[in-house]
Amino acid sequence: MPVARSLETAEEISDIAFGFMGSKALFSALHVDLFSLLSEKTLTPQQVAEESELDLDRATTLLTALTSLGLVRREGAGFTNSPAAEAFLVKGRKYDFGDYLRFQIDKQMYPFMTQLNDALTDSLEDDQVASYETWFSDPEEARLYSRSQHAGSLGPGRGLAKLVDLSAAKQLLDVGGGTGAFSISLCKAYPGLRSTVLDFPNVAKVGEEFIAEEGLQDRIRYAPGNALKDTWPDSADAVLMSYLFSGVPGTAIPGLVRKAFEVLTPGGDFMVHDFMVDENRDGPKLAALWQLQHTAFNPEARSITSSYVAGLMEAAGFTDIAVEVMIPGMTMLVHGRKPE
Ligand SMILES: Nc1ncnc2c1ncn2[C@@H]1O[C@H](CSCC[C@H]([NH3+])C(=O)O)[C@@H](O)[C@H]1O
Repeated sequence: MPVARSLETAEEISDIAFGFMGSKALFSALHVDLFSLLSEKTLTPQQVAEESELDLDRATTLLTALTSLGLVRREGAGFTNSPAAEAFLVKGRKYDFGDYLRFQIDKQMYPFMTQLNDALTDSLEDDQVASYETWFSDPEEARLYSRSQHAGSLGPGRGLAKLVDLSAAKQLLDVGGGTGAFSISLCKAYPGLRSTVLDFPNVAKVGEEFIAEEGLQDRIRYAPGNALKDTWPDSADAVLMSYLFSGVPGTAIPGLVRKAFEVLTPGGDFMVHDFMVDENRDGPKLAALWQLQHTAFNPEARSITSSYVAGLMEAAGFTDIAVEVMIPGMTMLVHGRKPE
């Protein structure tokens, strides 16, 4: 097991303390679409200023900051993209995730971190967001978040389809299923599968559009509601909870596992996908930080490990429990079966 690095110097602390300035430099560059502008060419600060309509001093300061971070490279008197910026931050590139960073991370996650101190000390004001339910009671917030999440979950959904065998399943229940990205990927991989997605009404509205775009409205439907309060569909032969455990109070997690067991038909699969840290709590860094991020807007969240989830599944009666890496360094899958 790798042990997390223990820092020695003030500079290493400064790197962490001022890290937010680097995040914001990246988001601001995306905001003016700088990486698309620099794609496959080298531009001087004057040319960048003209094309992005930024003032010359501000364009120069931003380009300098991005160069110091390695996102942009200086070439003579001009600047061009680093290989990573060219591959992942230019509009229209196959693996471009600029919009996810620009919308979900810059517009929603970054501001949420300003309430982390209050969330940690349990002193959030009544008008601050302290659950997905209050956050998504605003349709615009639900839409902004859910659209970005959709793009980020289609790939992992395809990965999940290969890690589990749902060929015998006819009905999936996707609890906290968001826009149905996982349901879409699983239904495409398993032609005999249908899915019911349980999520808040404002999320369901966004998801219905994506599902219609895929022509899957006959196989994927919504049961809009709160999974912790409202009734669930009676039975399913597969249950998925992807990123649900990080979004509910920690005390609700054991009940969700028991409820999955109750609604599953014998032989049915239960899949939990989420940010999970190592048992020794050394990391991984991004899993640990994403759990902290969730605490900012869901102060009762619990920092979970795969053994914790596996233990709950075993206690509920699941067998054949297995743990797999989904997004390396970030998320894990724990899955098991209800005995025949
Ligand atoms: N109590 C709840 N009831 C229903 N949905 C919830 C609840 N709490 C959080 N969620 C949803 O959980 C989702 C987390 S984002 C993950 C969406 C999807 N499972 C995916 O992996 O792409 C959001 O869509 C929330 O609205």
